Amino acid sequence: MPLAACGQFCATNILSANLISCQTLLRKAASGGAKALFLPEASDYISTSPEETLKLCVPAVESVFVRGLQEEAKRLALPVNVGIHEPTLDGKKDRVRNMSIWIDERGEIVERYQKLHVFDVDIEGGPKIVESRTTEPGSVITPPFDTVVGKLGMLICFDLRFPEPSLQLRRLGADIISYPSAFTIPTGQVHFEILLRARAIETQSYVFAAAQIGKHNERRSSYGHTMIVDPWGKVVAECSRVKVGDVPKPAGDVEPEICFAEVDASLLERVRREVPLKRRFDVYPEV
Ligand SMILES: O=C(O)CNC(=O)[C@H](CS)NC(=O)CCC(=O)C(=O)O
Repeated sequence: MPLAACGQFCATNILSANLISCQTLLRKAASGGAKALFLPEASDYISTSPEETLKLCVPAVESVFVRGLQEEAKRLALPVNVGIHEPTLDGKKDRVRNMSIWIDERGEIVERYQKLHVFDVDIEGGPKIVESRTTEPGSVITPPFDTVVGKLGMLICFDLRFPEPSLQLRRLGADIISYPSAFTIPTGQVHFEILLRARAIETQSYVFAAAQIGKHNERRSSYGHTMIVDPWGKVVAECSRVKVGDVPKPAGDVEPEICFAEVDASLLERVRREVPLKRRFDVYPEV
């Protein structure tokens, strides 16, 4: 059974420092025997303002972060799924693409997914975040593809709240769905685990959610609670989280963390055989 790893850390607006945290996680994953590593959303940087989000965004080939990660993946022959920012394809510099990419064991970027749902919220006593100011929503689902740990479908963070794309990925053959994330603390504390387990149970698939944790800057903190959920809905691996009443640690005090789980093809087969989910598209619309 292949072993997979999910990493957790606290990104800031310093790409080279974020790279060092991720390189540490790659080495920990490889030395722990993982065949692939999953890293959080926006691992390249978390900015302090919308202007800075645009300013820090460069093509992957020019990104200190992405290139450094590709080199380390190649050196360790360890495939990596990671969330990054990329410029839009229209060449305008007014918005970015929030991406999840797959770097293979040769260090090549071979798959890409652009986040479909942008996070525009205004929560009482909590954050007001308008992702659409800086981020162009994607318009396609990337079909699941073969990896050393199983057939992988990619979504990102807030996409987790929408069951439709995960069901579509399952229908297209996914065995694993990954949600690189940077959930806010108030929403994460109440929603993150439930949503991840629901997606795993209803798709009867593994769910990998590598998440950011801690205080990125004065305006932004993340909940953490990186986890791997099996197709029965059980949390089989997890990292730390910001509990109710906790003060999030500043980035400099957050130790990168990692968790591991085996991907059991026989469990996928058994859950799907024992509990067949025959849909009633004669009664409700097919999604
Ligand atoms: O800002 C960046 O650079 C990267 N993007 C993110 O961190 C995004 C948009 S702000 N965060 C989420 O989607 C959190 C979702 C969430 O917390 C929820 O659904 O409750």
